[in-house]
Amino acid sequence: MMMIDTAELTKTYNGRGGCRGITLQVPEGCIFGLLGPNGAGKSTFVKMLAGLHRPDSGRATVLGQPLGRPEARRKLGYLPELFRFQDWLTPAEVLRFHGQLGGLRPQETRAPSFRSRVRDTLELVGLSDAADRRVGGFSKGMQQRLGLAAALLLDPELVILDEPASALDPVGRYEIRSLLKRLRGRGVTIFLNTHLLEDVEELCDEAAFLYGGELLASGPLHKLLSGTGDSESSGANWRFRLGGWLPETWAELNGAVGGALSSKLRLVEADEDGNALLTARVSDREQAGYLCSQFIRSGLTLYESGPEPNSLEAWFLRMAGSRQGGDPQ
Ligand SMILES: Nc1ncnc2c1ncn2[C@@H]1O[C@H](COP(=O)(O)OP(=O)(O)OP(=O)(O)O)[C@@H](O)[C@H]1O
Repeated sequence: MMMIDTAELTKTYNGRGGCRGITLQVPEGCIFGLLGPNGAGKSTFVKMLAGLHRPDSGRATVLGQPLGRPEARRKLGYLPELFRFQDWLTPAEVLRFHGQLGGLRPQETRAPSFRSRVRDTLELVGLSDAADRRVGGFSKGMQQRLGLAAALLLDPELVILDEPASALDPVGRYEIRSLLKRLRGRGVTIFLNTHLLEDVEELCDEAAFLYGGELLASGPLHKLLSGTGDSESSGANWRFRLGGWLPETWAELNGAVGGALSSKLRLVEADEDGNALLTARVSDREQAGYLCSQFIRSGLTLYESGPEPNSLEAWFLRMAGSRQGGDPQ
């Protein structure tokens, strides 16, 4: 089953901003990363999924139910981007309150089984030692952990996390990454809106890229990075290490390769010993092979040729650059 399934989902603010025509699917049991620069429309999209914004148009199901249904809401954990807990409460009191917001009756939240669930959840997010302190004295990172605890309290099948690690230090981020992997291991689906590309690279099975309110690409992360996903900026960056390089080689090579392909070639570095590193954005392996044959025909020695190591940051910049009219190289 698709845990999230949207078709042409649109929400603007008096016709401006927001996001438009978003069609994407999130399969069960995966960690899905929503990426895009500031103002891309990510939070607007997430708020529609969580039932906080009503779409202007389009369709969507979450956990197989149309948006906003209480049946789905009960199985959904949500960590909003901006939240603040009442300063005078302890974490256990905050979670009790969230249990009631999640549909439990007050007496149910006083039962020993609920108390032990609260203890387990606080332990899960690393807040056991702070269980009896007032939230008002918490650091931003501790508040974020408590927000995560509130999202996980009622054993959700789907967790939507809007910037869950933005206030955490490196240790905290490592711990939360481990926690998210454990949750996926238990079959929980996680939808992650984050600017932390290394988290996406390490955690996510699938991703989507929003820009200016539109969806530019979505699919399995490895396919997006290799340029074989549903992406406007398809192709792959290829790298060539060459020997026998002379100052005049660059001009000769451009003449030999010719046309559009020569404009995709970049000379990254060349040293006095004749070693050179070139990159090119190629459409497929055959095009990379053609370039190799041209290097050899030009009298160069080909030491190494292959796709550049995948880099989510390079992909992110390329996607944003392609839309800004910049060079998608
Ligand atoms: N309540 C609002 N009223 C008017 N415009 C809004 C509102 N919320 C968001 N917008 C606009 O909609 C666009 C998308 O904003 P949104 O917060 O969804 O983007 P985002 O990708 O989550 O950004 P960020 O990464 O900075 O959090 C922006 O142009 C923003 O100014």
